[in-house]
Order: sequence, then structure tokens, then C-alpha cells
Amino acid sequence: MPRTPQPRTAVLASADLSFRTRVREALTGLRWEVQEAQGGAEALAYLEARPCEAMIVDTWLPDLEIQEFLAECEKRHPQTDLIAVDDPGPERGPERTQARSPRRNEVLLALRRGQDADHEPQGDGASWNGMPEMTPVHDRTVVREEIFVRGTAVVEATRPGAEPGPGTVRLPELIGEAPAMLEVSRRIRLVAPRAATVLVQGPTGSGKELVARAIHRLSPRANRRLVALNCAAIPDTLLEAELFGHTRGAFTGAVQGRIGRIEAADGGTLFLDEIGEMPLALQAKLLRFLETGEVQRIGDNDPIRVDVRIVAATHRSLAEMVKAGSFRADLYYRLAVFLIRTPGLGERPEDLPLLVERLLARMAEQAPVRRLSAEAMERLRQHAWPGNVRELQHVLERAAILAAESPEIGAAEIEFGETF
Ligand SMILES: Nc1ncnc2c1ncn2[C@@H]1O[C@H](COP(=O)(O)OP(=O)(O)OP(=O)(O)O)[C@@H](O)[C@H]1O
Repeated sequence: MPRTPQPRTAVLASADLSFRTRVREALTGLRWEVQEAQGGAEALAYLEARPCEAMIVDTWLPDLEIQEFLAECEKRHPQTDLIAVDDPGPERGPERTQARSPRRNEVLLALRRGQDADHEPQGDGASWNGMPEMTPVHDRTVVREEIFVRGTAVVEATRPGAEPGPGTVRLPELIGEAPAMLEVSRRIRLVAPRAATVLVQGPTGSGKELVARAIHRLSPRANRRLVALNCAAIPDTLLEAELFGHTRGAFTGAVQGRIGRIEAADGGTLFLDEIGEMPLALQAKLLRFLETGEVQRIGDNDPIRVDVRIVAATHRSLAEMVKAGSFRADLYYRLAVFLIRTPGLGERPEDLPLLVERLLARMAEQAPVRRLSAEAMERLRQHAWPGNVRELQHVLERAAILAAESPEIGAAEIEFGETF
């Protein structure tokens, strides 16, 4: 009796759902068990949790440079074969060169045969080794192989000898190459795939919300909701109902029942901005939720189980607040499982030119924008930036409007607003 082959295991990493679907269908039809990841960090987390035979990865990842990703896989999981897949399109990945191993050939073959059910291989998979079309080719004989899976060009992965730089590459939405910013990106990528609570600390306008959104985008929860609540923007008396929800008639004015933001974020992420402004009594209730995973709407005795990841942010030092007795120590420890500190612009002056260039380029997508003169740049350099990147954005927007009739943005067009 023919032996039923064990499913072979692969992680498939791509941000593109249709791409994942095509490749997954091709492989599961061939008895591969495929774990899908939306980005590099998530894919690495899957490999950590359960080693598998192959890593199939899109050459464009939302969070990691492909070379960095491949090097990381190679270092941590030398047993896993790597295959980078190029979707045909204007953005091709970098040139790839690498000798192929027999097992990698199997995956390529599986992908190719996914087009055609008649070719479904029989046996235990070992017999695929040495298929005539796929006999291993030694270094440099073939540098590139394209196989089409329903319109997708599959190109062999490569790990050229070059090291992938400092081991950390910034996330696309976070502008800045200063070490403190690269550390922010690194921390986001490390924590995103996990369920850990994150505390983001940094001055106003330094990108705390951007960090929360990036964590959500790179997490397995990315296709569920990110719900944001600014604790400073809601009167203390309403904050509890906003967080936990309430039944009809639970308090004066509650003419209808409403679910709270925690429940609304079920399966996703809740971003609690300005957590330092939360009243002490409510802090105790939030802690209870974090410990039990249950919420109780105001006016209702039945607890409801929810699965929510919390990312909290503050511009204040919560540790100082704990010392002063205005923030609960137990909640602080529970929130600060993983800390990310967003640096103020004053701490990373070397990023100013890059920020200016990228922010002006973004503005130019909406309306024509003049170039910045050297004098204007110098004026920007002299400023202390208490409002950080948000303030820079506003200064540049104002300057672009003022310079509409000038050949360039001059120092005269750089106006700083009020500082507080
Ligand atoms: N590193 C960065 N790269 C690109 N844009 C940034 C960066 N940091 C901040 N910004 C932009 O600056 C603005 C303010 O950012 P964000 O709201 O994330 O800051 P914040 O720290 O949460 O501010 P606040 O404490 O006032 O709520 C946003 O438009 C954001 O896109």
C-alpha cells in the first residue's frame, strides 16, 4: 500500500493577499502545509515557534529589506530553504545569485506544478529529488530561474555574500536614519508579531501614534481593527463608558446601549494615547481587563471575553508619575512589558535634511512645491523643535504656501509658530 506522505511545511511571507492565495493554493494542492505571514518579522516569529522546511518570501516585504530578511533566516535557521518570489511588476527585487539545493528545487517544482493538477507528484516527496528539470545546478551556472505560478514569476532566492548593513533598516513610514530611530524600527519589528503590550514614550509630535500603527500593520492582527482612544481628549466622567461600553439606562443620558472601544477592538489592537491622563480609578479597571481579558459594560454584570492587544502612549514619564502617586505602579509594569521611546527631533538633528526632503516630496504629491534654499535649511537647523516632526510638517506647509510665487523657499518663508 502506498505510504501517505507527511505534509511538508513552509512559511509563506508576503503583504499581498492575492499573491499568498495563489502560492498557497499551489502548495496545499501538493500536500504542503503553509503558514502565511504578512511581513518578515511575522514570518521569522513563525519559524522561531516551529521550524519548517521552506521559507517562501516575496522580494518586497513591508517591514524588512529582503537581503536583511534572508540573512536573518540563514543565520537563525540554516536548515530552512529560502525561496524569494518576484511578482512581475515594475518594482523588481535586487539581483539574486545562489546555488540551489535539492530541497529548494522541490519547492520550485511544487510551485510550477501547482499550475497543473495532472502533474501532481506521487510518493513521499523524496522522489522529487533529482527530477531531470531540477537537478541541482552549481554556482553561477544558472543565476536566475523563472517559474510561473498562475502569472507569478518565481525566482530563486539568493543570499549574496554582502552583509545586509547594520542589521536594522527603518520602516518605510518612519523617516529618520539616526541610531535612535533605527532602534525604534528594530523594536517595532521585534514586538509586532507578538501579543505583548507596548508602551510608547516620547515628546509630542515625535511619532508615537505612527509607531502604534506600524506595530498593528506588522502584527498578525493587521486585518482586524486598530481602535484609537485619546485619554486626554475625553472628560474623565465619560472615559469609562468610552472604554468599557454601557447598557441602555446605565446612567443619566445613556438612552442607548453602546459597546466600548475595548470590545470594538476585539481581535485587533487598541491604541490608548495619553495614557498618563487616565484617572486612577479607571486605571484599576483597565488593569483588571489586562489581567483577565474580560470587560464588563457599565450596567451589565456579565463579563465579555475579548482578545485585544494594547499599545499605550504617553509624552509624560510614567515612572515619575508612579513616584508621585498619580499612576498605578502595577498598571505601569503591566503596560511597559515592552518599551519604545520615540526621540524628539532635537535629539536627532542629523535627520533634519532627510525629513525635509521626504516631507516636501509628500507635499508635492498634492501641489507644486519649491525647493528649499540653503539659508532656509540653516534656519531650520537653528530651531529647537519643541513640537518635533509635527511642527516641522506645519512649518514646511506654511513655507510652501508663502513661497508659491518665489523661485525657492527662502529663509524669510520659514516662520515658526507660537511655542508653549
Ligand atoms: N519619524 C517620522 N517620520 C515621518 N513622519 C513622522 C515621524 N514622526 C512623526 N511624524 C508625523 O508627525 C505627525 C505627528 O506624529 P504622531 O501623531 O505619531 O506623534 P505623537 O507622538 O503621537 O504626537 P502626540 O503626542 O501629540 O499625540 C504625524 O503627521 C506623523 O505622520
